[in-house]
Amino acid sequence: MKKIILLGYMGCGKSTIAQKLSGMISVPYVDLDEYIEKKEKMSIKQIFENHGEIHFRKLEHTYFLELLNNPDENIIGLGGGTPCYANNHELLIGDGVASIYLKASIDTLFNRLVSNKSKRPLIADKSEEEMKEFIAKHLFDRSFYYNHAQYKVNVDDKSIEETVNDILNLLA
Ligand SMILES: Nc1ncnc2c1ncn2[C@@H]1O[C@H](COP(=O)(O)OP(=O)(O)O)[C@@H](O)[C@H]1O
Ligand SMILES: O=C(O)C1=C[C@@H](OP(=O)(O)O)[C@@H](O)[C@H](O)C1
Ligand SMILES: [Mg+2]
Repeated sequence: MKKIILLGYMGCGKSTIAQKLSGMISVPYVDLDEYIEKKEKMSIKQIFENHGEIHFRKLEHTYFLELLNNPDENIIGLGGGTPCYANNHELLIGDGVASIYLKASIDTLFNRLVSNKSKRPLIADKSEEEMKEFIAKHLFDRSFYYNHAQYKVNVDDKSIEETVNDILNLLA
């Protein structure tokens, strides 16, 4: 498999799992957010603040295509919104691509994001109460796109190792 793509809502574990899976199967990983930050020499937060979300979505699409068109074998951890803009969901299916939706409940996402929101512009300024409501609505809107993935792995109550094992089993 040339490209293993991990997708799902903010906090589902895309970046963490991509890195761990990479170590397990000795396939390099690229985190799309980190790739954008390196290419643009700016943090995601700065891109949102200085240029706005629409500009970020354009960059996200351009760099996602760039990674897909690179012939190397790798694991790509997307940003939470990547499949939901610019018809990126259509790129989740194709020759040499395995796309995996890391599916998490609202409670799991909330618990992981509550202490981890400062680098995520969409939730950085929200109170705990606002966040729960936001995640619930936003996840509902985005699920349509996430469900275009070829595979789905439930991550609730699983350790990083358990999720990686589930991925290895479905790719075997
Ligand atoms: N079982 C787990 N699997 C993945 N991430 C976990 C798990 N338990 C806690 N986390 C934490 O959840 C947070 C969000 O993970 P991250 O990989 O940044 O998600 P994403 O890239 O999908 O937004 C991280 O701080 C990570 O350490
Ligand atoms: O869900 C989103 O729209 C976003 C998710 C973030 O990535 P993570 O899902 O890795 O937090 C990052 O791309 C940006 O803050 C926007
Ligand atoms: Mg991430």
